[in-house]
Amino acid sequence: MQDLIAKAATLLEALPYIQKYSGATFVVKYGGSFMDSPDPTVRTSVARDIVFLEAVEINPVVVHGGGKAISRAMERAGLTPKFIQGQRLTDEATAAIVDEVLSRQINPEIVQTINQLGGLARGIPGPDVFQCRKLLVEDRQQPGRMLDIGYVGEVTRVDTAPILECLEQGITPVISPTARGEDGHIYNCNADIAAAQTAIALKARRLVFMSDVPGILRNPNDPDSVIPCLRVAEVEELKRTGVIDRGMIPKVDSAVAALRAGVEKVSFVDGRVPHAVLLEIFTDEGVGTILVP
Ligand SMILES: Nc1ncnc2c1ncn2[C@@H]1O[C@H](COP(=O)(O)OP(=O)(O)O)[C@@H](O)[C@H]1O
Ligand SMILES: CC(=O)N[C@@H](CCC(=O)OP(=O)(O)O)C(=O)O
Repeated sequence: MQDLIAKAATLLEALPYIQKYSGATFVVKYGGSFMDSPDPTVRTSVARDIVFLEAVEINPVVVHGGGKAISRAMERAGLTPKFIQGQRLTDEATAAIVDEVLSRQINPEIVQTINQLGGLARGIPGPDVFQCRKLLVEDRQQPGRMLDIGYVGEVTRVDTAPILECLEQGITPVISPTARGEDGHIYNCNADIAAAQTAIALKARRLVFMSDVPGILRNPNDPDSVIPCLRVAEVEELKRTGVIDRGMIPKVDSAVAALRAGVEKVSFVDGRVPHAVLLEIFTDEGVGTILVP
């Protein structure tokens, strides 16, 4: 009996959040790193959370990555993955692999998993909603000199119409992080930045980054050093001292941009932890890190 009462208490803890967020749009970034887990229950557990959000009238919008899968496909094709300031050097051959892996492999897999669990999802290839300009990155060795890293784009516009059309029909859009360039070519975009731009364009209430770490760590080698609540003012110092590094840099930068543009809450959770999204959204304690103004 006590167990049953505890279950009711858990449901009741979720109630104010369900009431608060009913009808709201949440953008959930699926990181390529946790999706790569050899344990298939990780992917189903995350998809079940999306189905739960749909069921309580929250509109989830998924933007996914797939960096590790792209690197593997490149290696199979005899290409060596190379990153410059976290952005993949993307020549013509790499751009074709990126498009194939993100929009034709990972995207339909996520859609299928959500649908198999009783949800309603639809894949949207990034170029159908994202426009971009070519991204040039500054050479760290020679400040002021800009480097051409190929077909890498910076999202400049999000066409919200196809996304809103899905949401109006109770369908979860699942979007890949590629974009149409000014020259008509398909460009490769960092998925964190694409997710944040999507949240901004949709005026989403929340943006949740799911990755393969328990949150933002004070010591990147110590999983117990999660920073539960990170202030925007602390970010630059953590980047300068190398605490926030590599893949976490575009996440945190785009999180700050989203918060400044009006997204109420940005969280960083561990996609490997079962139901991390539900725990973050529907419990008083939350899990992982939240970024606050
Ligand atoms: N302070 C930090 N806290 C947590 N992770 C960090 C930190 N600094 C760097 N990282 C790295 O960021 C990675 C997550 O970014 P990324 O590899 O791009 O993941 P995803 O594919 O999920 O977007 C972590 O696996 C970790 O290696
Ligand atoms: C330009 C650029 O670097 N694009 C990324 C796109 C995928 C991505 O961002 O995947 P994660 O979220 O798994 O890191 C890449 O090619 O890896």
